[in-house]
Formats: sequence, structure tokens, C-alpha cells
Amino acid sequence: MASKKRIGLYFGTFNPIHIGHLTIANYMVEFSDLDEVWMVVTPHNPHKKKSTLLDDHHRLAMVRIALEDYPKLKASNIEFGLEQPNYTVNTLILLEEKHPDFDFCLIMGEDNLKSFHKWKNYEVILERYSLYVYPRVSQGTIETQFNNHPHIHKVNAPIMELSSTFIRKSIQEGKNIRPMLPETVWKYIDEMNFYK
Ligand SMILES: Nc1ncnc2c1ncn2[C@@H]1O[C@H](COP(=O)(O)OP(=O)(O)OP(=O)(O)O)[C@@H](O)[C@H]1O
Ligand SMILES: O=C(O)c1ccc[n+]([C@@H]2O[C@H](COP(=O)([O-])O)[C@@H](O)[C@H]2O)c1
Repeated sequence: MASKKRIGLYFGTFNPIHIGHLTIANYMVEFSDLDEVWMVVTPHNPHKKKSTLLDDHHRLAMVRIALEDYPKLKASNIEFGLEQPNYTVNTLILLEEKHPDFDFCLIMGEDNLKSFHKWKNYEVILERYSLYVYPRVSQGTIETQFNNHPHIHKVNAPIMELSSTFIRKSIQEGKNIRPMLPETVWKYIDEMNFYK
């Protein structure tokens, strides 16, 4: 029997997607055992305020155009029809139902691993899925329960310290941050006058 396709799930608000996200997604698919990475656009992260968010469909549209030239990277809107705020454990159940032929794992930065114990049913997630964790400069410490865990795999991806918050703030201040975004995403934001 052929082995199942291995999919890395990279969850995010992507408000907007930037070259930090794209670099990580591409690194994961090229330098690990993953066949594809799906960038799952989250309508409402349970730990974030929704007020500063651009409409879900615009965030998805930007992820789609950013990934156009990367056949192993896909945009997913699986969370759009789900109850909000979006708890990842619920999304995983739906993904398993819809795609029994795929083998899923999660991609996250070290910053997210530091707060992973606050996620809904994180023990269940960790029992069933591997986490591919990449380095990220951040405050706080990783809980000892996650040290040397057999389902947590450190991936030595390059560190690119920029954030969507920084990009939104800079656009609002009239700064040119064009190189920090995929070119098509920059054009989309510019034409739509977003974040001004
Ligand atoms: N520069 C970066 N390098 C690597 N990972 C990143 C980077 N920026 C964000 N991430 C990670 O990508 C995922 C989705 O990120 P998210 O959409 O929250 O972006 P963000 O830039 O952190 O957004 P915001 O500044 O609006 O909080 C998260 O796991 C986050 O830790
Ligand atoms: O399931 C949870 O309890 C949960 C709590 C916080 C965050 N998440 C997921 O983690 C993703 C990335 O988180 P963040 O904080 O880096 O935007 C976010 O898009 C959510 O899908 C999930």
C-alpha cells in the first residue's frame, strides 16, 4: 500500500501574509518529510481580538495569490464555516473527516509552543499529531512537559523577525514595506487601500 501523503498544517490569521510566513512554509516543504503545507486561514484566533482584522475573504485571497507559484503550498478556508473563535482541535476533527487519506501534522513557531498549554485540548492534539516547531525570537519559556516530547520535532528553519502587526502599523504610517510582502500581496493591499 502506498504511504499516505504527509500534510503540514500552518495555522494563522495572516493579516496579511508576509515573507516570514512564506519562507517558513516553503522551508518546511523543501527541508522536511512533508509533501505539502496547507496555510489555514483562521477567521478568529481565540487568543486575539477580532476588531483589527481584515475581512476573512481578503486574508484568504492574499494567501492564495502569495502561493500561486508554489504548487506544494496550498491555502485552506476549512475554518470559514466553523464556529468562532476557532479552536484548532475542532478543525483537526473536520480535516480528518474530509481527508482520511492524508496524514496531518502541525507547524508552529517556538512562540506558539510557549503558549501551547493554553490551547483547547492541547493534550489531545499532541497525543494524535506531530508538531514541527521552528525557532522564533520571543519572550517566555517552553514548558518542561514539551521538552524531548516524541511528537515535537524541532526544524532548523531560518529566523525572520517581522510580523503582520509591524506591517499594518508601517503601512498606516506611510512607510514603504514593499520587500516584506510577496509582490502580488503588496499590489493587492495597495490597490484596495488596506491598513491606511
Ligand atoms: N516572521 C515570522 N517568522 C516565522 N513565523 C512567523 C512569523 N510571523 C508570524 N509567524 C507565525 O505564523 C503563524 C501565523 O501568524 P500570524 O498570522 O499570527 O502572523 P503574525 O505576523 O504573528 O501576526 P500579528 O502580528 O497580526 O499577530 C503563527 O504561528 C506565527 O507564530
Ligand atoms: O485552539 C486553540 O485553543 C488555539 C489558541 C490559540 C491559537 N490557535 C491557533 O494558532 C494559530 C496561530 O496563532 P497566532 O497566535 O500565532 O496567530 C491561530 O491561527 C489559531 O488557529 C489555536
